[in-house]
Amino acid sequence: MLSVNNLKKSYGRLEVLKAIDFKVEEGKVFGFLGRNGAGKSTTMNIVSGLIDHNGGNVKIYGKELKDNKKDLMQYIGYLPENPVFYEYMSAEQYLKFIGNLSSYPTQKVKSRTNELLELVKLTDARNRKIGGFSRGMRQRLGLAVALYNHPKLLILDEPTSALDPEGRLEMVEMIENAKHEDMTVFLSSHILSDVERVCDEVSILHEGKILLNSSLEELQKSHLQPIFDIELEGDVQTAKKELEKMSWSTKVESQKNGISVYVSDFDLAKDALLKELVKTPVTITSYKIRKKTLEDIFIGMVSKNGDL
Ligand SMILES: Nc1ncnc2c1ncn2[C@@H]1O[C@H](COP(=O)(O)OP(=O)(O)OP(=O)(O)O)[C@@H](O)[C@H]1O
Repeated sequence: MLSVNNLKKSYGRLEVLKAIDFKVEEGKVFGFLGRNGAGKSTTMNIVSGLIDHNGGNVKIYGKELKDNKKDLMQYIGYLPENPVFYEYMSAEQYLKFIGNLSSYPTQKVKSRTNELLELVKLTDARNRKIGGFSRGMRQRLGLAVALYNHPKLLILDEPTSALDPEGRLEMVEMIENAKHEDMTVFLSSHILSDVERVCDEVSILHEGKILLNSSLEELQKSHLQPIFDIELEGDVQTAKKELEKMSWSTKVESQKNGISVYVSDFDLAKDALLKELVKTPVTITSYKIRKKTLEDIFIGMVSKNGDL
């Protein structure tokens, strides 16, 4: 649906995107992760046709965006990080204004506006001025604007940041619904628990370069294996050496009173680990399974490649 190849963007001498590549498959939710300033909004502004790039290409449905902007824009709905509205209008007036801009017939404007107010839970606030809206209400209204023309590709820039836990949950549920309505979602976020909940694919952008492109399923298999934290008394180094020989162990870290065992096959390790440990000259005093999260992977990757 969306493919980005060798994309470059600079502001003066600042190289923001240094030849990035990624693909967003139709019907998937794609999470674009990165710290503040990584270049996520810049990428989203380019993909939404709002700003130009300096090199590479962006294709939607196989067509080059910059040569087919008018045609391709009809497929895109965009919720920017800080949506801007006419503050003196009410939510209803604003959505009707959007409908009129799209040259919908009056009856259609009315019904689509009502439908969207309901969807984003603003029906009760429909007559209130946007200027008095909370951050969460503004995000929801922005989502309604992005959805107005039934986009095929919904682009959401940090849709859950700055929302309270309840607002985040509501937004995540709306994103899940968009997926069920056959929309493709391209979202950026640094709230990794939300990404883990809703995304099928993830990409990590760091200092203008892509560090990782993967399906969440693959990531879970390859990187999200739990870690065994075991406290021991006795000869920790011998226990470490013995466990390092096991086919299922990928890394063993030793501490003063214990070890952490990283594994490639959780089920195999769970069965074998304690059996192997009791053969070594140690006494086990505690045994814990620590679940690795997307956040652990993200921090691991960006700190290896940056200045964390
Ligand atoms: N119009 C602009 N002119 C000059 N520099 C810009 C402009 N827009 C963005 N930048 C710079 O480009 C870099 C990337 O910004 P961008 O907003 O794309 O990052 P981001 O990953 O979306 O971060 P955030 O989550 O903080 O929005 C930053 O260093 C930013 O200061």
